[in-house]
Amino acid sequence: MTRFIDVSHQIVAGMTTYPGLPGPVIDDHVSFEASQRTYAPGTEFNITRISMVANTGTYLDMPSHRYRDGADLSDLELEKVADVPGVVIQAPGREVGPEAFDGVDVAGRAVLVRTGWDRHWRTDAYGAPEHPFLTEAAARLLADSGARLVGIDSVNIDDTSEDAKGARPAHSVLLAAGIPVLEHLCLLELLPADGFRFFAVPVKVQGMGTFPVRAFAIVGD
Ligand SMILES: N[C@@H](CC(=O)c1ccccc1NC=O)C(=O)O
Repeated sequence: MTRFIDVSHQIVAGMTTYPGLPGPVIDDHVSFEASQRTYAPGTEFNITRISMVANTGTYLDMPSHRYRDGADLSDLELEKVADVPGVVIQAPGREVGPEAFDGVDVAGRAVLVRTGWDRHWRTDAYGAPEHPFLTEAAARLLADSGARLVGIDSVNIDDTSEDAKGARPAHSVLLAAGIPVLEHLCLLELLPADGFRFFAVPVKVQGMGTFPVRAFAIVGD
């Protein structure tokens, strides 16, 4: 039997995804009440509006998030984000180095790094500099081995502590290789180690380099 496993966070008005960035504002553009004058009695509609920074909820980074001439959301090939064979890597420590991928065939796959940091989602601890991240060497290994998509259940795929001095090697290496990056995944413990198909498709907006996705896996056939 086919099962769908949702590994994306819910987007809620006012919530913080990334410390320092504003939370989404969700309101009515046309309320049910206001729409009534347009329609027959008993017929009404609601059109809402969301105002948010692109880095909200569980989102995908495209090369143009990092590089001025990089591919944006409208350039994204669906092969990179839909029906991709997935693999989950267990990585309980803070630094996820290349050894975490020893013996794992990552070529052509969505590589999802499970650190467990999603347990802190919507608490102050979530954005703390101690969050887990991928090292530059790990990012190079994944790029050189042909990973199709790389995701993590942490606040950032890079080290954002003062030690990093503002460098973002995981973003830099993966996005330079044309590998989209997913951040703020959750519930990766619900997935099998492999044998699932993964989906994380954003909308097709020209000129934007990041956007929320509904990230989910299909298990079984
Ligand atoms: N994901 C990127 C970019 C980022 O978070 C950011 C970029 C410009 C301005 C603000 C940012 N984040 C929080 O304030 C990073 O790792 O720093």
